[in-house]
Amino acid sequence: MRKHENRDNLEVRPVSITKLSLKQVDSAIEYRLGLTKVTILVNEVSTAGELTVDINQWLGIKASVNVDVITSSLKTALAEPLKEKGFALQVQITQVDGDVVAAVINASYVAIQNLLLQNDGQQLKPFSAVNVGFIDFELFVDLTGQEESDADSHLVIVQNESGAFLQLNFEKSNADLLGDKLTQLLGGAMEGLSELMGNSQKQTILIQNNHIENQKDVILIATKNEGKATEFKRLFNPLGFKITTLLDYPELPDVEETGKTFEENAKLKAETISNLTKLPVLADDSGLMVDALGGRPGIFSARYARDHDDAANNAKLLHELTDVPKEERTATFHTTLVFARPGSESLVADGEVAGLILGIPRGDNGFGYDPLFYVPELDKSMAELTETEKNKISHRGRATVNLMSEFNDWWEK
Ligand SMILES: O=c1nc[nH]c2c1ncn2[C@H]1C[C@H](O)[C@@H](COP(=O)(O)OP(=O)(O)OP(=O)(O)O)O1
Ligand SMILES: [Mg+2]
Repeated sequence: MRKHENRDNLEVRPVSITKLSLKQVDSAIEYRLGLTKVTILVNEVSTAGELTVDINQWLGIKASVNVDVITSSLKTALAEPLKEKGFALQVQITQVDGDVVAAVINASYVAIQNLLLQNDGQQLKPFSAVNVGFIDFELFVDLTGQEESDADSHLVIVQNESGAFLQLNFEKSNADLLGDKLTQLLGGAMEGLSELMGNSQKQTILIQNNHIENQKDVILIATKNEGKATEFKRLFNPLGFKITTLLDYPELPDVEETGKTFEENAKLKAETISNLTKLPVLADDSGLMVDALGGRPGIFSARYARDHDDAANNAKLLHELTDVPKEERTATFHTTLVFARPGSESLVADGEVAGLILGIPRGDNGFGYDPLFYVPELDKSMAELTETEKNKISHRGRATVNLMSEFNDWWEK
């Protein structure tokens, strides 16, 4: 499979939008926004109208779009009476190549979602379009208009996040697209589409949104773990920082923890989210290292028995240590923190706490392995400590102190 050669570059090509009007239509892309039916219709007009706009149009899969005009039209569209009936966003372009059609569709999604975020924060199910085809029996994803004219067959595919196809525009020239060829084409398209939905569009939405302003005293913590979030709030609020987490940004993608160390994983989380949001971002990668298990589960602590299933993970731990005597049940909780911000080298800090793995769980506080982690100096399990007590001695609390000791120098750099 070939991809468009310039797909990694932002290619700017002016596209005239001659007119943006709103009216009821029956076809093109349809989806529901609550009770509202939305249709995006892209069609060709022969003459340029009074409203001409340049779109920073993406031909490559990674690029941005300028959707101001679509957005201002939508503002009218979302006004009450129309909202009841549903509305169509009609974008008329002077040149209907597949790449332009795909770009307009993608831009429309961004525009609509932006507007909703600025209004009531409603989330729209993402959808994306991509232009795919065969040139001399070779599959091309993200065909340009030029490539398209050399193509034996091509089509614009629109898919939503759950995989439903919203549009497959077969034309006469595509009559030969059957069987294997069609399967291959859909496979190629889906790769491009998931990149668009997972990254490019979300990134565009975030960057264009006002709520991602660079606020110096807000720290975004790249975690979806509520237990960690509560601890970080208590740790950072007294220092004058407001804490937000990924739970406040449901539109951000999940970052896969593919690293081999706590540091690699924490960097992945912090730097990916910082690049996307342009905000300072702190990430925590942590885990439990049990000596009798050769340091396991370690970086795999969250997916030891079953992914993010604390009860199953604790049960597996107890099971694996069934015959291990008390004095050999030593363990360490570890946290690596990484603070990332655009344009600087990330700041890294570690923290650890030593303890013993209990034979039966104790206490209801905290999260994860806390009920099984006994802290000898306090003669309590982690889950028997209050939040403040835990933060004083925990791996996370210690890592935070280590981080803050270097934070000011790093921040002023
Ligand atoms: O203070 C703690 N008390 C008890 N258990 C803990 C603690 N700190 C980490 N742990 C456990 C929970 C999870 O099984 C794993 C962390 O995995 P880790 O990938 O860093 O966090 P996560 O996936 O829950 O959230 P996220 O990656 O979104 O920050 O170690
Ligand atoms: Mg994780």
